[in-house]
Amino acid sequence: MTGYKVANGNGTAKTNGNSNGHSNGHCNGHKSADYTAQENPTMCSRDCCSGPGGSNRGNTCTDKKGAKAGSLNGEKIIPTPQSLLYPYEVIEEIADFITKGSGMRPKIGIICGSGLGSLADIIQDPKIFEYEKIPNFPVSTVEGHAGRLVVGTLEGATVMAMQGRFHFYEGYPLAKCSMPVRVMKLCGVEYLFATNAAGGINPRFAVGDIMLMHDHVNMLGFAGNSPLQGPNDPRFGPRFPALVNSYNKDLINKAIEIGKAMGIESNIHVGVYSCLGGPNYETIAELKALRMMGVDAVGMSTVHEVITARHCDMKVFAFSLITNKCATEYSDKKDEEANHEEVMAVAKNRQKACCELVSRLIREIHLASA
Ligand SMILES: O=P(O)(O)O[C@H]1O[C@H](CO)[C@@H](O)[C@H]1O
Ligand SMILES: Nc1nc2[nH]cnc2c(=O)[nH]1
Repeated sequence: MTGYKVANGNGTAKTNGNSNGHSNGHCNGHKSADYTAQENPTMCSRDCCSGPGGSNRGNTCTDKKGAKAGSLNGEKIIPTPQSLLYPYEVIEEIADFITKGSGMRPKIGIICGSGLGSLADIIQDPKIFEYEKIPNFPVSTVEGHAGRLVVGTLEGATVMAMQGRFHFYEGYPLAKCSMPVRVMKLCGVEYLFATNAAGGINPRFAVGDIMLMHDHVNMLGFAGNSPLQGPNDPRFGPRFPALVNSYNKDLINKAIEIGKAMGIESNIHVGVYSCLGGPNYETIAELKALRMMGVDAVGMSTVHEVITARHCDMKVFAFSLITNKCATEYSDKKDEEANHEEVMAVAKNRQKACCELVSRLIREIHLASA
């Protein structure tokens, strides 16, 4: 089996001979460092393993016996390229579990943002999969993210919705955060609907408004992090995917029309979203900088999901519910500080409008393809 190259600490690269992704002897997980390997990786039950079956949120192993391989003791650090965390075969296994368990091949995937879980509650004839019962699936740790996958129909279309997403700040590597998008792809999903709660930086935005995303600024990408980092598996997509026109223009235009029909056109905007790592909210200086960069709304999600979806050629529609206004001037006012309770309360208040927008858009997609 071919191994991937690892830095050995003196600036040269060498092949990780045991192809484990971990060289501490206890972990056989990710034994396929080669993405073309046909075997399923053996799962590691230790906490130090950040791949399938493991729960470590970082990339280094703290196991005492294996301290040399994974610790910062001056010996060597074995990187875990993100794309190796979930090889194709593992994604396929999860997708099979869902399609066989639900008897469906959904066409539309929905990711529910913070407090927007009700988008999944309107699905008819739902088959519900708790994340903890899905093989190799992470768990949701954030309030407002229930941790269930719901498969069923909505406005005649077959859909699967994530009631709970995974965030970088939870300690999951980006590839793990967006792994469910690849599961959706192998389940048959063609359209990704990604929703989020976000802070409004554009001064024209009010709390409760909806911003249809037409572009993003990937701050984590600026810092050199990507869900696609590591060997590329062409069964998902190309090594260097283009991201211009990532957000489907037809769907944005349809959503604008739907907003008009719903009588909420003054609450609908089109804009640019940026994802920061979180979990802290932004400083005033950061918000000023983001505004100067042309960012309209800021959150801690979605961008890596969209990158993963575009990499495997899914059509993307995404929106931010503006749950708080971000101050871009210094002030002592406490009520200008963002907090998650407010985020969820606003999302709850606006869930009816968000559900209607999503349902009507799905109906149009379904009718157009019927
Ligand atoms: O992006 P979603 O998951 O909607 O949630 C947003 O709201 C939470 C902070 O209040 C963060 O998780 C941020 O990303
Ligand atoms: N980063 C960030 N995420 C959010 N999610 C909801 N509101 C906000 C915000 O103001 N900033």
